[in-house]
Amino acid sequence: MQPSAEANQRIARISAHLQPFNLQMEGNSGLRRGDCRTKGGDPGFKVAILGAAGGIGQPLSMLMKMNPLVSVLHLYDVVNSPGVTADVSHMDTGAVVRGFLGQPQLENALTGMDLVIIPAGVPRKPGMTRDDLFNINAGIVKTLCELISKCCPKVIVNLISNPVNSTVPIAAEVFKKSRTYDPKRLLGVTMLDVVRANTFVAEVLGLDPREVDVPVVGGHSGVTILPLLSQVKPPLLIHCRRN
Ligand SMILES: NC(=O)c1ccc[n+]([C@@H]2O[C@H](COP(=O)([O-])OP(=O)(O)OC[C@H]3O[C@@H](n4cnc5c(N)ncnc54)[C@H](O)[C@@H]3O)[C@@H](O)[C@H]2O)c1
Ligand SMILES: O=C(O)C[C@H](O)C(=O)O
Repeated sequence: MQPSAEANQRIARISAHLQPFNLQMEGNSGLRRGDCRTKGGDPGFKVAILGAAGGIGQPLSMLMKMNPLVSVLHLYDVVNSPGVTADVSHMDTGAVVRGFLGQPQLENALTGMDLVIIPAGVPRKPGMTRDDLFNINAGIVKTLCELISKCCPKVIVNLISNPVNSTVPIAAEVFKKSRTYDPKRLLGVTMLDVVRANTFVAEVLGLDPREVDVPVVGGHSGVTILPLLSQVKPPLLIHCRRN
């Protein structure tokens, strides 16, 4: 190859990095490797994150890009997904990252996915309960799930949007209506309660939280969060003081 041609190719490659949106923002979800900067070669899970540009969505997108089990990562939001997609796509891990912005691109974001994770919606402000989010987030989750039932009816849906105790039943009703409901494929994220319980009990026991296992059952709101303190490993010996 002529030195000048080689230099031109190098410049083109660098330009592609500096202007990634043309490569990463696509209207067509059919995966064409030639269009993607990262060449995720291994078969793996295809994951879509809806609400990918938010406070939860961004670190979640990064963790999914770091996950060696994920081969394709679709990042959807109604705002800011081009920038988040560009940043996440620069990570030198295998998953192919594609960005999708706004409702018209949602169908393409969903088609062909194995797992859809949903942190889309509004978070609490000081003084609010998770139930105060219901009116807005219930509508968002309903709309997203209606399209999921059309575009990827066999997908696993993992709901983060609060109030999880209510958004999961809403999703279930949408899927029942479209005859795509499978309880094994609909989940609500309550892991935070387990993580917190492990940390708080470890503090009491003076242990490393990684050594503590507190089973938590119930929901993800107030009194519905039930840590099973009788089942803690290592056993939690509580001495009650009698007055
Ligand atoms: N289950 C849990 O353990 C848990 C933990 C933390 C937060 N949450 C919940 O997750 C949700 C998100 O929290 P956050 O801090 O990321 O909020 P955020 O406001 O930072 O981000 C929400 C994102 O959702 C996007 N969004 C809004 N409507 C959308 C739609 N129709 N389609 C796609 N995207 C849409 C917004 O543009 C934004 O980027 C809140 O409801 C919060 O309560 C749940
Ligand atoms: O509390 C919230 O509103 C967010 C999340 O559900 C949490 O438990 O931190």
